[in-house]
Amino acid sequence: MSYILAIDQGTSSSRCVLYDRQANPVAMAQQTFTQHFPQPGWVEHDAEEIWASQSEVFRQVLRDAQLAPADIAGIGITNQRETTVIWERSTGKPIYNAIVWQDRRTADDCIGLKQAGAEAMVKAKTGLLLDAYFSATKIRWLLDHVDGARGQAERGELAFGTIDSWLVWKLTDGELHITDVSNAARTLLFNIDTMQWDDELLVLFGIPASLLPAVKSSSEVYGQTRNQEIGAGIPIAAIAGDQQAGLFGQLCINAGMAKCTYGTGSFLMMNTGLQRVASSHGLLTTIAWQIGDQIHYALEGGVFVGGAVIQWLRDGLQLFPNAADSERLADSVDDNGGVYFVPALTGLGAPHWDPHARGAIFGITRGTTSAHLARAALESICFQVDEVLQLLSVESGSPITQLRIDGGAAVNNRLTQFQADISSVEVVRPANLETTALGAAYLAGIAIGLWTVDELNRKWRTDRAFHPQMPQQDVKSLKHYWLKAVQRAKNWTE
Ligand SMILES: Nc1ncnc2c1ncn2[C@@H]1O[C@H](COP(=O)(O)OP(=O)(O)O)[C@@H](O)[C@H]1O
Ligand SMILES: O=P(O)(O)OC[C@H](O)CO
Repeated sequence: MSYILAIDQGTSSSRCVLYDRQANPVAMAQQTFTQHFPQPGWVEHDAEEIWASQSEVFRQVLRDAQLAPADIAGIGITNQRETTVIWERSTGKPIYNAIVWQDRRTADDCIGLKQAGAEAMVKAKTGLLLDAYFSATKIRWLLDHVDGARGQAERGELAFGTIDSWLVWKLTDGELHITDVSNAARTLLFNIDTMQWDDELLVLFGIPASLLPAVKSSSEVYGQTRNQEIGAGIPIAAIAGDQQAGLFGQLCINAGMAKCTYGTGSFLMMNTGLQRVASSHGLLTTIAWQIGDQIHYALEGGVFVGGAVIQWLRDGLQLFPNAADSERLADSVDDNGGVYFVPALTGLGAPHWDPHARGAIFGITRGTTSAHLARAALESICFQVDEVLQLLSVESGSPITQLRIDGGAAVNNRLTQFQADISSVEVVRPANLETTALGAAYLAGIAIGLWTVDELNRKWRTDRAFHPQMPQQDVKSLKHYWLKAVQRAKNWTE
């Protein structure tokens, strides 16, 4: 019997999910790792710790399922995107911590480039905006701030990768330095028209081409594992950024279909088919996946702090021990009591793109309790998603009527119902909530001929659908206060 193993390296945890020949999950292991916040607005991960946790969960699923590496027909990799690692080619050692997608340290570099008039060119070539979110300015920061790094890079001694590239490097003991189009498209260095790294962008960001990985499709056998910890000879058969893998795992395979993943951040993505749709409202045009020669595109809006606001209530304020307690606490009051929480803890992403916004809580009175705070935090996730959802409908020209959801916070029924209410859409939670890993597994299974897209499409099952119930008058009032709160949280740091 052959199995597919999905590696899902997220911002909050490393996961592995094992699937049988029918794409049913049979074993899963997950491990969190350390989040480093060395300065306000900075977020780092230790790339070696990421590998160690990923390697551990890999071995754990095999142990749990009592399988050997030879039982795995293919590995699909999916990963937190944009997060930037640079390592030495000779030793495989990272030169610095990974700079995480949420990190804002290069916000002023981006403002400088915008003021120099670079944004239109960057947007036309990459579909993205000039923002610290993406990899390019993080790479430049590392080359400029780590002793000797620029010289090493110019001598071809260093390798850059998003987390997928780092994992493939480790899995193959340094044999393969590759990425896929969906990850490359998040660096600000990849031209989504020519489908190549772009010389003009490399010059703009001051990045030597020798750092870059080879760019591959999202579904093909790139090579085999060589790592002794996890076993040699397993085909590596898919790579996709986690949001794109989620879109595929939700089987949003036709133009107009949309999903939202409620993880650390919240990411809305709409498949726009074989067409690239340019945004004029702060959304991103990006590559969904490439299978064979066919490239699917997507429109995306990413909210930087989603489930992370619940993490902050749990760990920062210690309001409750588990994220799931947020639902019980929020349900213990009838409404938000007039409290609005703008969780701009790392600035604001789509559609505001304000690196200087900071978290703010409005409407606090003497009657406000921790329950109102929990409720306002959950609602804030939905308000942010709603802003993006409304724009996606406008920009794609087709109103979103159904939103497929997944991610760690999608189990929260208070959140899902509130989303349906304020966005006036049907919110559908699939039976299999691990859609990111599933998408990577699907892409790997396709690469090795286990199944076809049509066969997979028939597998999609609903767990629960949430329908709008709230009177429009209430929706209008809630959104009015939310917008007012957002305006006040913007442009805070100087
Ligand atoms: N029941 C819940 N209600 C609200 N948020 C939750 C719940 N369970 C988990 N979360 C949040 O979901 C996030 C984890 O989701 P996950 O999809 O695992 O994230 P990632 O892929 O970013 O690592 C955390 O930020 C956590 O606070
Ligand atoms: O790890 P997640 O699920 O929060 O996803 C992170 C995104 O890929 C960042 O762009």
